[in-house]
Amino acid sequence: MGEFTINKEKVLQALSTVQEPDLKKDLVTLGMIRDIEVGVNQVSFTVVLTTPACPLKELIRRSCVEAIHTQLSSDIDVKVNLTADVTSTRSGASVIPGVKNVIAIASGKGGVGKSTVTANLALALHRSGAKVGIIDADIYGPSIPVMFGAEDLQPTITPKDGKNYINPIRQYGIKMISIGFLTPPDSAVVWRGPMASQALKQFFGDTDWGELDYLLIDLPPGTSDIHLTLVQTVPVTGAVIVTTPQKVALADANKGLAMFRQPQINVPILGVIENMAYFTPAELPDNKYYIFGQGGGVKLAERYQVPFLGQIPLVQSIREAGDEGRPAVMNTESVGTEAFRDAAEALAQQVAIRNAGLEKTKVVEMRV
Ligand SMILES: Nc1ncnc2c1ncn2[C@@H]1O[C@H](COP(=O)(O)OP(=O)(O)OP(=O)(O)O)[C@@H](O)[C@H]1O
Repeated sequence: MGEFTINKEKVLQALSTVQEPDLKKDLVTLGMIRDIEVGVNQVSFTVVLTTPACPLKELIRRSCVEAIHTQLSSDIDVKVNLTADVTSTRSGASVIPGVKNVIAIASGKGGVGKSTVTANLALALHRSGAKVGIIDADIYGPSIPVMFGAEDLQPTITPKDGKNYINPIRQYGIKMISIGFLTPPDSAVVWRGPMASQALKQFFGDTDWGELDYLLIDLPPGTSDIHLTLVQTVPVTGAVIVTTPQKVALADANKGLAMFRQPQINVPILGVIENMAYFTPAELPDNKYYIFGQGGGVKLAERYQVPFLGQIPLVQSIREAGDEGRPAVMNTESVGTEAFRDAAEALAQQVAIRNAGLEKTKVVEMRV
């Protein structure tokens, strides 16, 4: 085995042949390589990914090792450390500047599982190493507290710089705030328009979120004042549309999607998630029964040319987990866990692509 003088420049040159598959530029140009250390026949460096939930991590690691071996020498022992710094187009935002990405989770129709999807995506992102928060803005059915077994918890208030700040509840590593924490059960529905909008503004302006990679907003179904308040209050990174494969759900999902696309709102669509895509009995996990129809979510995504982020099966354990206050993703054995993890990775990937490619979303100005 020969000895090679490796220096940092050579390593950088070799790594500049590795493309980030989504962002279509090389790792060196993207500034993703750090901490190169060289020794005799060995090199180590860190690749800073755009999200810890990157589904391409192993591919990128392998491509780096391969590049060093083909460009320099196959005798070199390569150690690749992977870390992540979630990207944002919100830097400099005046409201919640420590939050890198605000992601709206919307559905056209009620009951399609939007809150279930929000809860599990949040936990899957957290599991990958991201800092995650949830705002439950679904005034008609604030289900996040129940899903997280947090219905008896009360947010505390901390005075800071002469102002009172709400401290989000922290449950299973996720920071969260919900209209459900502020109102007695059964009374949320009387929170009509202006009050609910005011509450949402407080969840942004008067809540101490600290640093977050992803803040997911569980919106009420359909289109509402809350949607408008959201886009008028903070720049939103993008929206996810949750639908079931049923015709009625898809028709409403169309409307929901079109709303974000309106020129005066203009929030990028990060993708479509098809929930209850097929039924799987726990004892026959390989059997799929398309009881609500098949392929609707994919067709919706195709029609609007937006990414399809994944299918979540209809399984009894997902419903039970929600009712028990421990979302399905917390159980590694659950049939749904993998589906939610894949969808979370696809979402994180789309956020990274959106942040690399599109301009900042602007707050929607109200014309009076
Ligand atoms: N993939 C799934 N498998 C099994 N049950 C599910 C699944 N997704 C959601 N559910 C169940 O369906 C019901 C409705 O889900 P959820 O409350 O998440 O819907 P939603 O769209 O947020 O409703 P809302 O109209 O109140 O906003 C819940 O009981 C939930 O546990």
